[in-house]
Amino acid sequence: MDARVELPVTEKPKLSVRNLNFYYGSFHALKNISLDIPERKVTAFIGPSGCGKSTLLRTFNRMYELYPDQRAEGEILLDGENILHSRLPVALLRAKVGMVFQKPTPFPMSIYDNVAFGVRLFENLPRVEMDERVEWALRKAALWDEVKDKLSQSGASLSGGQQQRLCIARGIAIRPDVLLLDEPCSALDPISTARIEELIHELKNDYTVVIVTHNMQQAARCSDYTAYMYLGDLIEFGPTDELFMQPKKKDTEDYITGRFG
Ligand SMILES: Nc1ncnc2c1ncn2[C@@H]1O[C@H](COP(=O)(O)OP(=O)(O)OP(=O)(O)O)[C@@H](O)[C@H]1O
Repeated sequence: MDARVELPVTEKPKLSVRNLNFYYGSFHALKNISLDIPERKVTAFIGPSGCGKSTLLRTFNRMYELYPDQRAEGEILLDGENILHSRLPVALLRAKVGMVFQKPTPFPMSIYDNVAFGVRLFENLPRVEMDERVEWALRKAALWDEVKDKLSQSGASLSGGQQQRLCIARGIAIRPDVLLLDEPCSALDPISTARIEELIHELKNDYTVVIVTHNMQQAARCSDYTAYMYLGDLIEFGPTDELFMQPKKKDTEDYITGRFG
């Protein structure tokens, strides 16, 4: 199934997925997926549990490479370059494509070092510039005011919602082009969730954001484009308003109206 939509001419694709197939051993988890992820927009992946949302997201930074029985075939072009090609060093790819996971995962170190850690891998900044970078990332992640007086405290001392914003700050600090968010709010209370959603909205001024979410309201609230997946197929992809208000496929309509299953 090929549900690739032509993007309006004003939208430049940041990532172009072409005929992507993904296997866990002999299990065919993604089936010939093609879609364009537009630059500086928020794209959401929705669909029932096990449909392949996280698998697709993880191909964008070659997360699967850690596991020998997992393989991707096809193309994923980032600014025109095929990132699935092993010639592109994975460290370089992850400097361009950052990821935030479902559960907040602060490193066992101070708030400051959590944010500076990834930057130190790629850049050798003098202390003053590193301080500026850490502050910039924490401000972008809407966390600065809450932590500015305790930067040397452990990241683990923060609340769950603050920890997730710390992980977003860590992701942004290396100045990636693309930020992947894998159900970033699933472990959070409604107030923290609302803050992260606001943040996602702001992030798209600077980044291409791709979010996996179980929550259709969340996709409707904070994304510009939505992809609906089912059993490893991309069923429908398009502008979020259209997909929710006038889905083209009956399967999509059944899912978003709760008639699925
Ligand atoms: N490590 C793995 N080994 C084998 N199969 C896997 C592995 N990870 C995922 N799968 C299978 O691949 C399919 C897609 O899984 P994936 O986690 O991408 O789905 P998802 O849509 O993100 O689900 P959820 O919403 O429950 O997180 C599922 O059938 C799942 O069982």
